[in-house]
Amino acid sequence: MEIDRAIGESDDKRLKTKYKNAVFVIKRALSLYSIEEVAFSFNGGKDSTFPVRTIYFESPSAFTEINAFTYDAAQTYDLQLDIIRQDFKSGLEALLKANPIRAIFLGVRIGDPTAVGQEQFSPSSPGWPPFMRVNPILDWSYRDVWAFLLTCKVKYCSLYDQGYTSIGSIHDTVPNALFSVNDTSSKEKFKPAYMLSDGRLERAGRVKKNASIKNDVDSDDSQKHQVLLASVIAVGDEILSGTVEDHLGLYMCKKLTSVGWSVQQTSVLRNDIDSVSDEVDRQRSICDMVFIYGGVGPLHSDVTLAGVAKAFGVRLAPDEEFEEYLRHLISEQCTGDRNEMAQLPEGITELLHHEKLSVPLIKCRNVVVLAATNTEELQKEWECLTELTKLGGSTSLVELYTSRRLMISLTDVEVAEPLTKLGLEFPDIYLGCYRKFRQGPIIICLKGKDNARIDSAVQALCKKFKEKVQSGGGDSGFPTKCECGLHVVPLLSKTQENPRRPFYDFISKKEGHLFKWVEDDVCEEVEDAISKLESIDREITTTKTEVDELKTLIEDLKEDVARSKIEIRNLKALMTVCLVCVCVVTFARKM
Ligand SMILES: Cc1cc2nc3c(=O)[nH]c(=O)nc-3n(C[C@H](O)[C@H](O)[C@H](O)COP(=O)(O)O)c2cc1C
Ligand SMILES: Nc1ncnc2c1ncn2[C@@H]1O[C@H](COP(=O)(O)OP(=O)(O)OP(=O)(O)O)[C@@H](O)[C@H]1O
Repeated sequence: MEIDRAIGESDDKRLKTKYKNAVFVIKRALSLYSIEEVAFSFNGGKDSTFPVRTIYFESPSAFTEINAFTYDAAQTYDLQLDIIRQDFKSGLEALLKANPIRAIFLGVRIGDPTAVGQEQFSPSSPGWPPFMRVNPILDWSYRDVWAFLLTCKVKYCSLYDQGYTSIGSIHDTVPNALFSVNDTSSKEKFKPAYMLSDGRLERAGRVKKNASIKNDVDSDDSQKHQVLLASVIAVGDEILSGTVEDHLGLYMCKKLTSVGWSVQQTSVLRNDIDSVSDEVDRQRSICDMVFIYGGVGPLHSDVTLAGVAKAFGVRLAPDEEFEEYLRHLISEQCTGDRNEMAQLPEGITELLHHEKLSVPLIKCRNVVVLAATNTEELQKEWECLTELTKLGGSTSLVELYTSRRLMISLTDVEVAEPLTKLGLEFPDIYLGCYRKFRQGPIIICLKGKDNARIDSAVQALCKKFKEKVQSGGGDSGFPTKCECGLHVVPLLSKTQENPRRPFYDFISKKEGHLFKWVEDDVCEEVEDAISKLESIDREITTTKTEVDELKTLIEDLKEDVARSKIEIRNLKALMTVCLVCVCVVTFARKM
């Protein structure tokens, strides 16, 4: 009743709603099960500091403070505490055999790793003894829990005042380093857990795995993959109706190819959950990575995340960490109580943080959801993604492609058979052919991961077609020749719309042949240079990290040497003392 009063007197509207919902779930459970049929699973953690009758699984690796708090709480609230010293499953089996328990209350919250797939009432999992898991605070956030504990003045374990924000076992939990307070005394001090305003940092004191694309592909660094497959999916009715042109797909294909990945498919889908889920489900099983963009946001048509969740068979659940980012970004518009944009596929989402991004990238297993709406934004996301993962750069998991382009001035019929034979001789080399215009030469692109093999294939091709082969055919940067083989020169435009604007063309200005504004070439050259610089930059960063690691190693070794020197000195002193003793004893005996 004290709790009821405290909540009633509080003006925290959000807490009132959360509390009302939790009470509703508890009342509903108590109307379905008698008091003898329910138990409360209490681990001394902040989420289960909610006094009812209790079971506690005491583990040898539990903090003594947690044990002490649990026993104290049981005494204070006069609870019948069943201490179980078995693992959860066997303990529950024994408990249910000996008691008529049919429902167990838990302090599980959405976002806890164990909340995946759970609702407020969830039957125990297959293979577990049968009972109903009742989760009254499933929709509470980290802050809601602390608002409740502080408003209602409920006692909590002392560890939460010593910098622990989430408590596992003694082996995997340390105080949250972000809570360390500078102090002149030698003992490190920490702020209390309730001061953590970012729920996303709750588990910073727990040992956790690092996020990376690498985990989804292979964890063996030493082995570079020959080919990794990617699929690129765009979601947007506007692309399909031709209202909007999709530049992002092209950008992704270029970038993925540039880091050695092979793009298997690009697709454009309607803003429809089932279309997205079907395609993501298909592509994620065929490809190493799937990249999806469009349809991300709070609008009715933004169904991409729901589609991804459906493809993995999970629900969308509020993600506290993501909500925190959105709160910073759109705090005014965000009600705080409900934020549809903060709903992410539960249990499979990893947030990839980068200081250059205002919100982290969303990665659901091998599906990366990109929020970019134009190439500029996409470029930023791509750069961050490659920095954060082993997708590209010097840490790339794949060998990069090398390609060569040749032009052959022959008809398709003349080229067809020899090219087919060449393909059979070089099955490891990709042979692509296209024409820029019907009368022009065929451009042949040879792409592979082994330079020497490409050289051999080019030689074989030159031997087959002799003087009909010319190198070039690239359409990026400053052109020297048109694809018809003739030279082009820079000229100045004399038209009214483009006075004195430089361009490349034939002197004879033939129709249908190469025409390019010089500024476009400059742009392409600069873009090429930027991507080269970026890759150099990435390599420098990696090298710097390696140098730093080596410096630390040297420092450690120096400390070891200093320690060893002291030990040797001590040993020498000890030996001297021993020697003196031996001399004294010998001398004494002789006397
Ligand atoms: C009362 C109770 C009931 C549980 N029921 C289930 C269950 O039905 N299915 C399941 O996979 N795990 C169940 N668990 C195990 C939890 O999901 C989880 O593994 C456990 O709380 C340890 O969490 P931690 O790894 O965060 O410490 C149950 C645990 C408790 C205490
Ligand atoms: N050893 C245990 N004995 C009894 N119940 C447990 C135990 N471990 C977990 N539970 C139940 O599972 C819920 C979720 O556990 P979790 O590990 O997330 O702890 P918590 O209460 O959220 O505390 P914190 O996150 O601060 O460690 C608990 O609230 C409790 O109901």
